[in-house]
Amino acid sequence: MYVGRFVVVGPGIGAYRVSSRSFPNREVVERDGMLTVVPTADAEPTDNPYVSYNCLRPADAGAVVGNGSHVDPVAEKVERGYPARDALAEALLAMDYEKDDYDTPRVAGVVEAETATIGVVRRDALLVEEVSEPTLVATYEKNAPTPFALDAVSASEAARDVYEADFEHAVCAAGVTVDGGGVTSAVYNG
Ligand SMILES: NC(=O)c1ncn([C@@H]2O[C@H](COP(=O)(O)O)[C@@H](O)[C@H]2O)c1NC=O
Repeated sequence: MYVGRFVVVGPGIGAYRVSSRSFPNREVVERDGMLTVVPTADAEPTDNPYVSYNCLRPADAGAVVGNGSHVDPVAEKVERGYPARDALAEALLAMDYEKDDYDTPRVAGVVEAETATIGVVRRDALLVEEVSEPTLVATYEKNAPTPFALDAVSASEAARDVYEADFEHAVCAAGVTVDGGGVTSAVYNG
């Protein structure tokens, strides 16, 4: 099954995977404490505005993951004290689904040590939920919050586990843990 990009978040742990049919030559890099999806050196040039963005940002005592430029305003709102639910709802609604050939949804999650919140804005819905177990939302097919068995206990395991999840066209992934010691992130580029 092809589900496109997806996030998984649960209390204290989260991950993000790029799956892509159209732009497979991409990787996650660490830049200024954030993880960013960028084209690899051998990628075809493109003017598609949706293929490069921060996919993981620390925010206050937590972290934000997502599939596009909305990650930045979600993180900024969390840093300004918005509850995760409100930060996700406001930023997702403001930016709305992507204006591409597929009306691709924007997906995102906020991971805090004891809580996690997941969201998606689609052409037909805005869904934001606090979740108590690892939960996935994807751009296609699984485009509503769905339980996902993530047994990882570290950021690097989380990144590897979502990269290896049984969905087509894996490209690259990021993982994060949040606990009393802070935010730890990791990259898995296959
Ligand atoms: N975030 C991403 O990494 C990303 N990659 C591709 N897209 C969008 O989704 C469309 C479909 O891409 P694909 O065929 O790779 O699933 C692309 O034309 C682009 O507009 C993205 N936008 C949202 O997921």
